Amino acid sequence: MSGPIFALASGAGRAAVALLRLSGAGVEELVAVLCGALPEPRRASLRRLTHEGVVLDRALVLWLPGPGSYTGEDSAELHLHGGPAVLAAVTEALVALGARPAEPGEFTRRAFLNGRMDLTAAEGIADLIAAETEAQRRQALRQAEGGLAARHAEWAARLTRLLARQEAFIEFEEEDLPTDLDVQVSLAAGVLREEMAALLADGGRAEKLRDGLAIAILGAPNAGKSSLLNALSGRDAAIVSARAGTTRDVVEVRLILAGVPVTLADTAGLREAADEIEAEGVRRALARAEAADLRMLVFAADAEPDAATLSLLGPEALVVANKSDLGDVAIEGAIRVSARTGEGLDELRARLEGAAAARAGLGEEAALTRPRHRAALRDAVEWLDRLPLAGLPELRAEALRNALRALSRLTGRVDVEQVLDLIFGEFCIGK
Ligand SMILES: Nc1nc2c(ncn2[C@@H]2O[C@H](COP(=O)(O)OP(=O)(O)OP(=O)(O)O)[C@@H](O)[C@H]2O)c(=O)[nH]1
Ligand SMILES: [K+]
Ligand SMILES: [Mg+2]
Repeated sequence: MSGPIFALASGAGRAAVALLRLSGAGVEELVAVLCGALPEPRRASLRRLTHEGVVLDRALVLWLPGPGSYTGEDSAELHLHGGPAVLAAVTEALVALGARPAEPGEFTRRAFLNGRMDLTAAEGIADLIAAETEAQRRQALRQAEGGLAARHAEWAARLTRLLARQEAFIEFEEEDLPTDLDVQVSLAAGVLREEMAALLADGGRAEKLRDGLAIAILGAPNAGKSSLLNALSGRDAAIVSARAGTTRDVVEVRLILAGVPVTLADTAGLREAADEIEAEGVRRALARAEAADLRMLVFAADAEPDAATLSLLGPEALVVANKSDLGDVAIEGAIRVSARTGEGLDELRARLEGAAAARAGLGEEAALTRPRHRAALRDAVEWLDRLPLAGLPELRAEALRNALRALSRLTGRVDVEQVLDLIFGEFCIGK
């Protein structure tokens, strides 16, 4: 157990109640000193907190002995009156008694180090605190409750068994082992590899739900891009004018579409720029087009479609014919709208929601929510890919061991050592 730390767990500023959390070796004495005596464990007790004869506050105190606490250490909660002076007096006393302010995430770090949760669950808790939408909340909660860790544990167990069998082949080559063991191991590893690859091939849905989806509005000058941004976001975010080339900087608004956080970016009209500032605007617009998860291509229904915007057509594009009140030039697959009259805007919104839901969001199963999950799993798949090539049993075992190590990076638990137990335990070789 490490030394005592404390942190304000509730929000900063004046409030009815301020929640101070404490954790670490020495919390027991600390609470006993402040309260005069140690309260009963795990029961809310109203106590006068005093230090060196000075009454600090009347507080609700929870004494939470380890290892059954959040961090696994001796812990306590002080529910104080939420004024800044109360907080200052109590923290001063805590420091005088040997505690120090916690670093960001330190409670959860200790929980991980004490085996109370794996890395993915810790990340899930961080995501839960950051969650802005219902879908984000549910995804984070699933991960915090060990959804991804369970998937990992099941794979790791199977991989460990394969490794044990392969190792046994090395140790007991002369013995009476099935001769087709290599084939069996390769087949089972192949199945495992496909399951991992399937999770990798989900298009990054979970990551996008966590980070948000980027939608870029693109089109010729005066097509009505800024007008549509304002209509969709319900506020006057971008300047609209009859002059072509009004927008130069990228104007972003945050929206929530089908539970997915979205950054909608209005960009400069695409054309041969009249000056260097506009040229920079066009360059930025094209960069956004490149990086976007979805391109909303805006044409004006009273003009022929322009080549620059047409060149951005593709599977990631949603085509819009704006100014439907002024003309009806046919544009294949376009949604007809008018930022002026409001015609078609509901349909446009619905199509954007459909597109957001298709690209990001909550799947049926626990998913990879961070690049590091993807990297670990990709590594594991690559090691399994090398298995059939590695002819020597030692090399095959090494490939399996490395796949297991890569997988273990997901949860931060390396259990290669279990293999030895398995070789001499579960795997029966009659010795
Ligand atoms: N009649 C009509 N006018 C529109 C419509 N949408 C936009 N406009 C007008 O078209 C002009 C250009 O609109 P903007 O929204 O500034 O167009 P933009 O594509 O952002 O233009 P740039 O930023 O210059 O590339 C403005 O005068 C708008 O009022 C529409 O649906 N119908
Ligand atoms: K304009
Ligand atoms: Mg504009």
